[in-house]
Amino acid sequence: MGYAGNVEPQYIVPTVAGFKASQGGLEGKRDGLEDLDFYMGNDALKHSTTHQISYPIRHGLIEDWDNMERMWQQCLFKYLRCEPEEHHVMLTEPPLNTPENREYTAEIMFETFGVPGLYIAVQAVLALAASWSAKSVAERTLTGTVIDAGDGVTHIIPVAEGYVIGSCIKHIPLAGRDITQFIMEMLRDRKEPIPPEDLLDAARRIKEQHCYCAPDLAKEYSKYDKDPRKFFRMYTGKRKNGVEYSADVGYERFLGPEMFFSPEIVSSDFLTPLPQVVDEAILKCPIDSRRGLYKNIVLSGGSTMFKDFGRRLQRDIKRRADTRMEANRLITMKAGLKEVVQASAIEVNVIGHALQRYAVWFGGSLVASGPEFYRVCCTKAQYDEEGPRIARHNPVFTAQF
Ligand SMILES: Nc1ncnc2c1ncn2[C@@H]1O[C@H](COP(=O)(O)OP(=O)(O)OP(=O)(O)O)[C@@H](O)[C@H]1O
Repeated sequence: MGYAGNVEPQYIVPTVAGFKASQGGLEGKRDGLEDLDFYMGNDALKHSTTHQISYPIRHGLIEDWDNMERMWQQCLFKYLRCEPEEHHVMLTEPPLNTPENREYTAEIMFETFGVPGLYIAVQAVLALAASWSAKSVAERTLTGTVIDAGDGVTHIIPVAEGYVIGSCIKHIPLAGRDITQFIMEMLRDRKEPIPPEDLLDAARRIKEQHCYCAPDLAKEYSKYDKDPRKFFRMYTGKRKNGVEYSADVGYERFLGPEMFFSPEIVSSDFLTPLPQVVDEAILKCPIDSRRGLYKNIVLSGGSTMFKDFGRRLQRDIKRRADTRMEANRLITMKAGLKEVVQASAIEVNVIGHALQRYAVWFGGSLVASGPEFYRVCCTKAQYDEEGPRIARHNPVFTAQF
C-alpha cells in the first residue's frame, strides 16, 4: 500500500489477520472488544501462539470479508494515516475476480469508509502500464503478455487492449519459493556451515543476491567445471549469538533460475519450460492479437528479477516462433501458396524495467496519479444513485499522462 505518485509501496504487509481464539465464540462478539485485540500482517504472525491466524485472501480472491474489512481499516488508519473521505482509492484484483466480489468491495469502501471514488484495477493491466516507464509515448499500449512470477505461482496473462483474455491464462505451479527450496537442498547436501534455523533465509538471500540465468545450461556447466573459482561467491550471515559464519556459493547461482527453463530439475509433476508455456498461451489467443502479444511480453514480480531472465526468455520464445514459421513456410511452399510464404517474421520482445519487482503497484501508482484516473473511477455520487452494481465493471484507462 502507499500513495499514488511514489515509485515503491510505502508499506508491504502480508494479508494475514490474527485474532483471539475466543472471539470466534459468542462471548468475544458480545462484549464488543474483538476489534481491539486484533493484529494484522507481521504483527499477526508474531502473535501466532496466542492468536488465531487467518488469511482473508486465498489464491488472490477475498474469502473472509470481515477480516478483510478490518485489514483495510488498519491500512487506511494505522499505516497510511489518511481520512478515507478525502482520498480516491485504487484496489487491485486478479484476472478472474467475480462481479459479486467487486460489488461487495465497493459496498465496504463507499459505505464503511466513505471514499469519494474507487477504481478496482486488474493486476496484469497495471503491470502493462508499469512497463510504459521503459517506452516512448507512441509505444504505450495495453496489449501484451504479462509474465508474473512471485513466490508461490507463476502466471502468464495475455491482455488485449486492456482486457484480459481469460480463457488463455496459464498457471505454472513453480516460482521463487521452489528455487529457494532447491538451493537450500544443495547447500544442505554440500554440508555448508549454515545453522539449520538460518538455512531457508540464507538460501533466499543467496538466490536474490547471486543467481542469474545462463544462456545454455550444458555450456555453463562445462565453464564451471573448467574454472569453478570464477563462479564462487561468499555468503556471510550471523548466528543467533552474533558470531559470523560464511558459506560458499557455487553452481546454484545458475542452476536455481534454470528451473524456469528446465523444470524437470526441480519438479516431476510440471515439466513444460516457461518459454513453451508463454508461446502456447499466445497461440491460443485470437489470431489478430498474437503479434501484439509477442511484441510486448512484460515482466512482473520478484522472481523475474534474475539477471538475464528476460534475455533468455526472449531468445527461447523467438526460437520457437521462428522454427514454427520456417516449418509453415516449407509446408506452404510445397503446397504452392506464395502469399503465405512472404509473412514477415514475428517480433518478440520481453520488456523488463527498473520497477518490475513491484510492477503492479508501480503501474497503479502511475495510473492513479494521472488525470485519467478520475475519469475511470466510480464515484460516491454514482454509488448513492445506482448502488453497488456500478462496480461490476470498471472502464479501461488509456495512456494519457
Ligand atoms: N532480486 C531478486 N532476485 C530473485 N528473486 C527475488 C528478488 N527479489 C525478490 N525475489 C523473490 O521474489 C519472490 C517474491 O516476489 P513477489 O513479491 O512478486 O511475490 P508475491 O506477490 O509475494 O507472491 P505470489 O505472486 O506467489 O503471491 C520471493 O520468492 C523472493 O525471494
